[in-house]
Amino acid sequence: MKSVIAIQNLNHYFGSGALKKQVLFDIKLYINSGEIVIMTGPSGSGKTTLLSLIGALRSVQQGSLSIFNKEMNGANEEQMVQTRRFIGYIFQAHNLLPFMTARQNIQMSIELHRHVNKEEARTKSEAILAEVGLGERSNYYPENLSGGQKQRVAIARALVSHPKLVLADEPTAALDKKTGRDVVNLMQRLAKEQGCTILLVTHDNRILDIADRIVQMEDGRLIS
Ligand SMILES: Nc1ncnc2c1ncn2[C@@H]1O[C@H](COP(=O)(O)OP(=O)(O)OP(=O)(O)O)[C@@H](O)[C@H]1O
Repeated sequence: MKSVIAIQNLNHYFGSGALKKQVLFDIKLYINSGEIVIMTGPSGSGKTTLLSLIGALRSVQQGSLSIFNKEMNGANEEQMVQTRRFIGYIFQAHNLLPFMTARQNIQMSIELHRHVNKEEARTKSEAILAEVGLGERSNYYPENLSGGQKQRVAIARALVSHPKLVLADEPTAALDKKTGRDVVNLMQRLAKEQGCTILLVTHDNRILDIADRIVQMEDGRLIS
């Protein structure tokens, strides 16, 4: 199987001079197409830092990190932006824009990405909202949706462009048990339908069973 993510000898540091601090040590990680991988580990162990490197949101300093067979060490801003087009991001806070409805939030992300006409973007947005069970809420503003509904809109937004890779950082942190479960089940279903790969960071041990594989971060090192 072909690796969507291939990481070797990856180190990462914050700060400089006397304050320079290493936060990732010799990371090695391969993730195959279609896999659902969960990353766990204590607070401050480096999970978010690694996720942001994989997401091409931060420059690789040392070692090799290749996404979709493109080496990110040495990539310029333009190459990083290109890579991001194939990635869907879901964060702990849903990050919906408050002045746009559920449908407009999704539609905007389609229009940002690709050359799709407005009508088509609108149709796609409505279709994916129906798929996440929010067909009736497409004209609601985020403030009138529950936490779980907002997170479902965020999932719809991340998946509407059929990304090859979905990166999720604590997507259930703000949700109660049942809602958190529903939200990850939904991610799993849509990802399997679309054949996309998921890397999900979580402290939530109630959702570990959706993973094909679990990796653990401790003090900046991955232990399997
Ligand atoms: N921008 C930054 N500048 C300096 N240090 C940072 C920065 N971001 C993170 N760190 C440090 O890097 C280490 C790893 O942080 P990171 O956020 O990756 O951990 P985490 O495992 O995601 O934690 P959490 O589960 O609490 O989100 C921590 O010691 C943190 O203080």
